[in-house]
Amino acid sequence: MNLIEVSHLHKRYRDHVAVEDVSFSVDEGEIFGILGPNGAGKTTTVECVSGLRKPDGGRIRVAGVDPVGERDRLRLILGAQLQSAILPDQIKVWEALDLYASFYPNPVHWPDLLDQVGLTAKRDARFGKLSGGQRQRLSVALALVGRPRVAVLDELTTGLDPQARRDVWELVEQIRRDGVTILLVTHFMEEAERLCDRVALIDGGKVAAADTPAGLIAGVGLDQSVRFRPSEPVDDGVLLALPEVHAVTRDGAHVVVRGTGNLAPAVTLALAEHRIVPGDLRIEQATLDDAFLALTGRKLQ
Ligand SMILES: Nc1ncnc2c1ncn2[C@@H]1O[C@H](COP(=O)(O)OP(=O)(O)OP(=O)(O)O)[C@@H](O)[C@H]1O
Repeated sequence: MNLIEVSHLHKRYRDHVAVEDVSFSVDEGEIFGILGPNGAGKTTTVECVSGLRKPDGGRIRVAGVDPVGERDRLRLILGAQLQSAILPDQIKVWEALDLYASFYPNPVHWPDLLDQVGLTAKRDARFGKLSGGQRQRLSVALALVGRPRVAVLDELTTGLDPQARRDVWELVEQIRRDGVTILLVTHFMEEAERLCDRVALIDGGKVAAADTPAGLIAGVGLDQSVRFRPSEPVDDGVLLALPEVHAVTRDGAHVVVRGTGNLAPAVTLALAEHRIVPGDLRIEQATLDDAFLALTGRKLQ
C-alpha cells in the first residue's frame, strides 16, 4: 500500500524554482531515500510532505491526508526530524522529550525511547553539551515520540564521524523493524545504498530515476569493472571477444575492463589462457554515484 504519494510537486521561492516536477510514492514499511546533490530540492520536497511548506503545484497525500489542508491530522501520522536542530542550548534531554511528548495524545513512554536511541546516560545533559551524533539521535527520538507511522529524516548523518554515522544507521534500521515507514533525505551515496529499499535520484528539482539501488545501477548498464596490471602486454581483442566485456580502457600500467555478469572469472580465465597474470587485481562494482553521473551528467558529491 502506498503510504506517501507525491505527484507533480512544484515549489518556487519567489522566482527561483526549487522543485520543478517531483513524483514518487512510498510503500508502508519502506525506507525510501531521496538522494541528490546540494540544492537539488530534497529538503523542499520533504518539507512539503511534512506540511511545513505549501506547494505551488501538485498533490501530496500521507496515509490519505493532505499535508496542507489537514495539518492536525498529519501531525499524528508523521514525525519530522529537521535538518538543523533548533532546540535551545539550555534545555535538558529529558525536558525536550517531555515537552514534545506533551504535544501528542498517545506518546511513547519517553524513557524507553531514550534507551532505544542510546541516550539514557545523557538524560540530564543540556542540549548544548551534546555531541553531533547525540544531537542527531535526540532529534530522531523527538520525531518518534508521537508514535508516527512515517518518520521524515533529513540529512541525518551530515557532519558525523564514521562511527557515529554507523550508530545512526543502525538506529534507522531498528526504527524500520518497529514498523515505521521512513522517508530519508541524504546526499551520501553509501547511506542510500546501505539503508534504502528504494531511492529517488533528484537533480535540479526533478526525479532523474527511482528504483532499488541495485535497479538504478543495473538500469544504466554499468555493473562492474575489473582492474589489473598485466604481467605481459594484453591484446584488447582477447578481452573484447568475451560476451561479458563491454569496454577495455587503460589507466597508466593498468587495464580497466567494464562489463556485466561473471566478468571477473571470465577475464581472469582468458588471461590465464594467454599466460598473463593480473597483478593488483581489483573488482569494482558500479555505485549509485556512477548511476547518478550516467543519468544526469553530474556527480553526487
Ligand atoms: N527559504 C528559501 N528561500 C529561497 N530559496 C531557497 C529556500 N530554501 C531553499 N532554497 C533554494 O531552493 C533550492 C533547493 O533547496 P533545497 O534545500 O530544497 O535543496 P536540497 O537538495 O535539500 O539541498 P541541501 O542538501 O543543500 O539542503 C536551492 O537552490 C536553494 O538555494
